[in-house]
Amino acid sequence: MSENTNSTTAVADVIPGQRDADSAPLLQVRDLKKHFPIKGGFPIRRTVGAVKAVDGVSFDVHPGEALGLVGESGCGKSTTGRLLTRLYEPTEGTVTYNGQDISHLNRRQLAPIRSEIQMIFQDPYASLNPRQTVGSIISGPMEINGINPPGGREARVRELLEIVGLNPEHYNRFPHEFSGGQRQRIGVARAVALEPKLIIADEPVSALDVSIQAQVINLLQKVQREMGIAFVFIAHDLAIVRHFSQRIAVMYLGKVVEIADRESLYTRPRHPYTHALMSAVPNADIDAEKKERIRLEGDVPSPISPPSGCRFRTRCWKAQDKCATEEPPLVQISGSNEGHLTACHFPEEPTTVDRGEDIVLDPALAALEESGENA
Ligand SMILES: Nc1ncnc2c1ncn2[C@@H]1O[C@H](COP(=O)(O)OP(=O)(O)OP(=O)(O)O)[C@@H](O)[C@H]1O
Repeated sequence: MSENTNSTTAVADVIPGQRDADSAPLLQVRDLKKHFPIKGGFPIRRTVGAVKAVDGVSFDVHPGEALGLVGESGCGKSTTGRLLTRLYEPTEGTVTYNGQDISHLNRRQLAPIRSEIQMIFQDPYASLNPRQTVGSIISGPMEINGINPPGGREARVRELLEIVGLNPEHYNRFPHEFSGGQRQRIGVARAVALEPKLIIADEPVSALDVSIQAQVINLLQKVQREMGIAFVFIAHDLAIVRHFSQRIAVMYLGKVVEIADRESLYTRPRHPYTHALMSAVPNADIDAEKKERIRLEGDVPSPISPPSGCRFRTRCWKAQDKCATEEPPLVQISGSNEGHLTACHFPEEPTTVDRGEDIVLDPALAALEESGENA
């Protein structure tokens, strides 16, 4: 059986068991790939290679759930996010939204779905048109989709401003008159204006001060719960993802190497890479001497020619010959909970590390957790 078949079967087999029988996935991603062509040659430019930014990714997102997508810079998180919103067309694989394959729909065919899948970007300033007032930015999606809410668009925008914690009187102000955190709130108001079913949030807080990060995460959680919106929350920081996500997928060099519910991933990580990511999160209140810190040697290899077999093997302390020749499928391995899938030939024991409670956050985020906001 090929690796792809394995991973697809594994995800499809495991996830329904975790959910109510009537909770069909909102989004199904199967063996998704995005290869960016590299052009070279003179005088005729031709394709001489490809950046394999996303290279066979499978997961489900259920209605109302928050799935975190983590991994180091360059592992393909943003590209995956853009494939899900169809800002990019996949090279291979499928994205199925509400039972409909949207992987290759054209603009016109995508129009009815566009309002249901929204995106929040990292840089709240770059993603807002500086020449438009907040009112027209937030009402933009309603205009484009010809939606006239009861009471009119302006009333709805004022209501949305209030929901995201901004003063409705600021309707006529411009983005530069707001702080970074406030601008991200405007981005959230715009994203929820059409009551979407799914939001892809690409590093939504990493450009903000940490104290502001907690407030914006709080707001996103409120939106997720009160409006029942499913999220794919993209971040490089495991500590932040932990606050927001019920399930987490860890990416490395274009692949998902581990996926599990939050509790299982943080207390019983099985993939060596997940261990390394967790050990990189600072432990403020613990005797540092006692803590083994895993230092990853070397850089992430190039996605143009990724290592054979397991892509993490070149930096993995457990790698053996098999890792170079056989790509490990993403499956439930012995000792893992149902729904906890790992792509590794020589996984860590489920009991060796328990970093779930050790990860110490910035005080603002920790306060958020103590207040039970992430429960
Ligand atoms: N339009 C593009 N053309 C060519 N290569 C690209 C393009 N977009 C992304 N890449 C490459 O694809 C790989 C994955 O990039 P991507 O931005 O998805 O990663 P990421 O995990 O989101 O990282 P970061 O957190 O730094 O944004 C990187 O090597 C990147 O250089």
